[in-house]
Amino acid sequence: MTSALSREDLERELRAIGERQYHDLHPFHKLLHGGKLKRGQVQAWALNRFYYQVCIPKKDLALMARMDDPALRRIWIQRVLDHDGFGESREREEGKVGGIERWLRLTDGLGLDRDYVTSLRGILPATRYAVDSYVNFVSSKSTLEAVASSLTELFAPAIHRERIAGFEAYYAFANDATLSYFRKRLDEAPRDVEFGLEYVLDNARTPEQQQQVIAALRHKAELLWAQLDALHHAYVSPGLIPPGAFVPDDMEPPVYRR
Ligand SMILES: O=C(O)c1cc(C(=O)O)c2c(n1)C(=O)C(=O)c1cc(C(=O)O)[nH]c1-2
Repeated sequence: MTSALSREDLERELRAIGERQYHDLHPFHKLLHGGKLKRGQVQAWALNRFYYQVCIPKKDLALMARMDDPALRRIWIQRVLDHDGFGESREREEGKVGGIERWLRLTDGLGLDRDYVTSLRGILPATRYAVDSYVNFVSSKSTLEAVASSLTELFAPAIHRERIAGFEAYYAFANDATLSYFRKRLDEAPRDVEFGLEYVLDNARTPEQQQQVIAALRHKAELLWAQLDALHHAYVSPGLIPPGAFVPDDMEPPVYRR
């Protein structure tokens, strides 16, 4: 029987997943952050990613519904508020504006219609599958595996910094409103992930639990990667937009024939 990893070795294994397979390495992100995408391609990314944004609080609530400890729920609920905000009447204070509204400021700045974005009609089939698989994973696995799956956020501040710098350098749509989502996450994510990492290291004690948390983080990294594969296929190369998905003004919709 294999013996359990030390705390340090488990943390090293988890961080190695980010080094090896986090979606900052994906060619689509390289193009996005390097200023190589046309407006319509950036619109497609933001529109698809909106589905991830709206599902994050849903997966956190699914996880909270199964948490037995009120103290844990009190900590976790902050993540839901970060994304949902405090409602229009209390959002005069800029700090109370949630991530979903901030993301819509990005899609506004990119010239997308809010009703179209929030209808989710234009997203890719693979976006829906990948994001739904995250919500299903968190809903059906143990609390420990669900918390572990959020640990891709260990690697998110670096990609948010890269994105802010790339957008500022290369794209005319970059301004305080369109960048506000990413700037806010730079404060929120480190706090979340510090707690999540401690929780996982404290609770993944047996070799079996440790393998489960490693597998959970890999699964999460894969579903992030799969979303970008689908975007790349549809909007970069070969540029085959699936039927019904968003067609930017600067791209031709492909014709599918029987
Ligand atoms: O832009 C990104 O690359 C990125 C990645 C991730 C991630 O790694 O899951 C998150 C976010 N952003 C993010 O903004 C966010 O709020 C977030 C929450 C979670 C989560 O799993 O609970 N991941 C992420």
